[in-house]
Amino acid sequence: MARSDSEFNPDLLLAHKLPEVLDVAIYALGIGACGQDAVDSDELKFVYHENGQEHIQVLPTFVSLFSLGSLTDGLDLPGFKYDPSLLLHGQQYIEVYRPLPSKASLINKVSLAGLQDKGKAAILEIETRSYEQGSDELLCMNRTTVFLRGAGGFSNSSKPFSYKNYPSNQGLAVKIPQTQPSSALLYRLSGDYNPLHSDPNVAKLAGFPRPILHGLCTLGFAIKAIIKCICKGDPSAVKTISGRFLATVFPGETLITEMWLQGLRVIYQTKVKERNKAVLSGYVDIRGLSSSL
Ligand SMILES: CCCCCCCCCCCCC/C=C/C(=O)SCCNC(=O)CCNC(=O)[C@H](O)C(C)(C)COP(=O)(O)OP(=O)(O)OC[C@H]1O[C@@H](n2cnc3c(N)ncnc32)[C@H](O)[C@@H]1OP(=O)(O)O
Repeated sequence: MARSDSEFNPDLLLAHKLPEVLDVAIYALGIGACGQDAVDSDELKFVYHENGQEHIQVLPTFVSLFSLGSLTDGLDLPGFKYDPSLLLHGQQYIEVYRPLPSKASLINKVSLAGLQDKGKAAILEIETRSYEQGSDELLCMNRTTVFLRGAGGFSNSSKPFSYKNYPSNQGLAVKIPQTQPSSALLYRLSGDYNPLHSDPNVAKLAGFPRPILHGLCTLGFAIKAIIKCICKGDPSAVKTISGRFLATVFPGETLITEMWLQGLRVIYQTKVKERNKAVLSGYVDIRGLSSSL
């Protein structure tokens, strides 16, 4: 794809509105919680205050929404020009350090964790460290990789530019989680209003036949399946999540997540059933396999 020299599109930029308050129940519905069964005993706790349960429980992938706050500011990075309509979410890495509160005000500290020139694309990695307001204890960390098609080829020497400030090692058939044709329209209410996921014309400009599903929505479906099948429904068992988006998903497609337990690491792969295509792969580190797991 040819490198685009177009300036930023103010309409697209302004479309990236972020709500000040993120809602854990709207998020859970957006990744299909109770989507097949409104009284699913494993999932109701994520969308509703059950009898005897003091608070709604928080899915670990909810913290991926904290990285979106960087998007509006990140689009205006000095020394970096690219076509935002060609941006794709490449990977997501999440570490959860403490139990997630069902209500909190957060402070996010954002930094650049990596930049690589892949010739046809540039890869940018943004790290977001989140703290509860008034606390200096880290709650969670997100490392978001964005794949900027057409923005590579900026290296001066013969060796492609490559910078990373973190170690490189971070990088079973189950019940079928199914997305709905409206999944992206519901998921966007959790704060990612990029029209690539809702507007057929914007999707065509970006090279897709129709709007595509948010990568973090696919990730949410996959990790929810792992929590259900391996963690016996306990979201706090999840310590680390890593995922690479291999191919695009269209809302309404059926996601099948296969998983393999290796010690305390769950290796997983998510496929679109209709096209038999792998769309996401990665691993989840869990805290332990105690009797409650
Ligand atoms: C300035 C910006 C600031 C941003 C601030 C960040 C804030 C947070 C932003 C969060 C993102 C919000 C926007 C969300 C958008 C979406 O959700 S888009 C939907 C989800 N994503 C997808 O659907 C992408 C699916 N994947 C693909 O379509 C393809 O994998 C690809 C990404 C287009 C790459 O395929 P291809 O061009 O064929 O690459 P290859 O030839 O295989 O590999 C080239 C090199 O790139 C490396 N690579 C490949 N895939 C990825 C990947 N997913 N992530 C990271 N790196 C990838 C690959 O290893 C190759 O490298 P080398 O091996 O070194 O050559």
